Amino acid sequence: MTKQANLYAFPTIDALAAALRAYVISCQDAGLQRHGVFKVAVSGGSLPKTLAQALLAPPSSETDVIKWDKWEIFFADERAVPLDHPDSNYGLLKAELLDKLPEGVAPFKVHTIDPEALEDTQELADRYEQALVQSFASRDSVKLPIFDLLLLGCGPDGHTCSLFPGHPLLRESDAWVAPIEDSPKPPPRRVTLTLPVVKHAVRIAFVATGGGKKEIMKEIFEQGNGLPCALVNEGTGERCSWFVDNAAVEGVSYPRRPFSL
Ligand SMILES: O=C(O)[C@H](O)[C@@H](O)[C@H](O)[C@H](O)COP(=O)(O)O
Repeated sequence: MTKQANLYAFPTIDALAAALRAYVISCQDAGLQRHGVFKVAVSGGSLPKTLAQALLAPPSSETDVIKWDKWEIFFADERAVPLDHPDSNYGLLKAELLDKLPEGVAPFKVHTIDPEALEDTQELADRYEQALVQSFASRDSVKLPIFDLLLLGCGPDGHTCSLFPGHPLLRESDAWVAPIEDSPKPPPRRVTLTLPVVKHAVRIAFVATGGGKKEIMKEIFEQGNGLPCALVNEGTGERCSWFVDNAAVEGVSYPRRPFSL
């Protein structure tokens, strides 16, 4: 039987953040061993805040080290707005995390969307895909980019990235990055990594907290129902880990695992 996604549930966000930090560092160290860099993509929503809590914490040991100069940060999805707009996922990550890094510390590269192409979401997606091509080698030589880690959120309807339930974009099998003009969650115009790219990552971590998530968590883990989050679970098995608080999985019958690396 294929191994299933790991569900790690914590009593508090503090406990979740500590485990998330250890997990991200282990993905970083594996990425550095593999190819000398750490390529990670992050979502918007509540994720940047929890991630910042995890990553800005003081190190607890000599191996608990974030090597920012080796990080290449991408966006799992981004809204078609200027980088300084309140809806920008880059802007959110910057405000929550990047601006709070100690002086002199910075990721090697943060890949934002190209603000010159905001008027045309297809062009915006194509340019972001080109940025991936440049980082992950030529589109002809690699079928799909392999991120070391994707850090994703889960919407109350079961969406992840900007991949929404029942949307035709879920069937995209060629593009690495796709535009969406009719996102049910505002703002409507966005770009997103496609499902094949999400499923191809070395590791995928979802972060979902709060009682508002428990109904959708039940559906994702008990029925699946073709929800985007469930498609990621089913397509990635044990490469996929969920970091949740107890409130988000109250009443969900799916085995929790004690967190370990
Ligand atoms: O830009 C976005 O809209 C996000 O990337 C989106 O996919 C988000 O991660 C989920 O909607 C969960 O958001 P919450 O964590 O705020 O529930």
